[in-house]
Amino acid sequence: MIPVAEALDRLFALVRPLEAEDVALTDCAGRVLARTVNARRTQPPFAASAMDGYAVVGDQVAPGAKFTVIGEAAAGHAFDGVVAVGQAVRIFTGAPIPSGASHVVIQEDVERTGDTITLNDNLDSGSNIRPAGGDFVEGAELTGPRRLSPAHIALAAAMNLPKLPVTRRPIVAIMATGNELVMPGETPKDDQIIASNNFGLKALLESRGAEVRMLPIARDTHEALRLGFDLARGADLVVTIGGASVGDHDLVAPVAADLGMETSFYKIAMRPGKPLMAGKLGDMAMVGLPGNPVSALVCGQIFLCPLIDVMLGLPAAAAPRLTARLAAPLTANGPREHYMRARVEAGEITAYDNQDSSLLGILADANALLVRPVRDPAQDIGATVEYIAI
Ligand SMILES: Nc1nc2c(c(=O)[nH]1)N[C@H]1C(S)=C(S)[C@@H](COP(=O)(O)OP(=O)(O)OC[C@H]3O[C@@H](n4cnc5c(N)ncnc54)[C@H](O)[C@@H]3O)O[C@H]1N2
Ligand code: MOO
Repeated sequence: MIPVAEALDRLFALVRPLEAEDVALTDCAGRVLARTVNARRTQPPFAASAMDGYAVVGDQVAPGAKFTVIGEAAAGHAFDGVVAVGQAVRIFTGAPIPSGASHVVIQEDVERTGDTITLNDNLDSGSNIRPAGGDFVEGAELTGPRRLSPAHIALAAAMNLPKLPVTRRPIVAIMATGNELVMPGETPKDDQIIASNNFGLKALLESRGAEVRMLPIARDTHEALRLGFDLARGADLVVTIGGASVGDHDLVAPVAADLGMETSFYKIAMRPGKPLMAGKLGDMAMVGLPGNPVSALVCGQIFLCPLIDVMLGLPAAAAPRLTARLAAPLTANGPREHYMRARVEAGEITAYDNQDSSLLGILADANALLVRPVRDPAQDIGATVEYIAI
């Protein structure tokens, strides 16, 4: 059994950042910007009004001052002339500030009679002018690699970048294995159950930016598993679920070995997730997850998500850890790092009493994995512990 951190490092060594592709902004949600891009224009490109009101010469602004309105400036319709002392231009939010003007008096602070405006006593402070380039200037950087948020996509649009270079989505083939499994909606025999964790993993990895191919469930035979690996060909990563342990029907490792897998590791000091395996099958990285639903999904969070990040060109990093105080005591931990299903509420964390790795109900209720170091002694209420938000 190797430590979790070493397993993660060995996994990182199995993959590399994938190539970039140009994608229209409308399709960039959830994608990773592959490299730094530069603004193709300045925003705002001109000094612009931040409010609806009247553009005037700034040092004329005082209670009771009068101005003659000589024209109008709206967003998309600039005023061509020049504003002189005693003159005002009716202006709307987003419109270019006319030459000569240096202040916008908001319309609430003005009495208008015909073409004359008179300023009120309680004038709003500030010029209400957004300077040219106040947001960004031509050439400004949107740095990559980075995962694109909705705000980054809007920023790229404002920079006049209709397409962005994003990293190709890693293709992940997921193969559930087991004679006992049928698909949701099918009618299981008395000794069968419904396949579940492959669906959870698909959702998890897609939310991280992968393109997932769900392979048919492979029965516990050499032929079925070989066929499954064959169907996975062309993927960047093949993930098997189940058949990883030491039972007579746990055939994933022997079949992968027959197919020429170069094993990186098998078995890790982690609970749940002990029988995790990894290696390289031709050009594909291969990860064999334990079949227990919680084990598979926790390993997905701890190993597969960071692996997807590396393929997307993001830094190689373990899931970030936060800290909270224990709301209930914990008994001593054993020889495996324990990722306990837990709930964090108002800065306090409570691990569930039942940590059996088959319990999807508890995993679905949990919002954290409380991380117990190897051989961590018993902990009292109030002790500070580390957790990973899920
Ligand atoms: N003698 C030993 N037995 C076991 C050991 C051990 O060290 N010695 N390790 C245990 C641990 S820890 C784990 S974890 C499991 C992992 O076993 P496998 O990876 O071989 O998984 P299976 O036996 O195929 O399945 C385990 C369990 O999960 C269910 N399963 C499998 N796939 C799915 C799926 N896609 N959706 C829902 N449920 C699934 C399966 O029916 C079993 O109940 O081994 C322990 N045993
Ligand atoms: O390690 Mo297993 O994954 O405890 O259930």
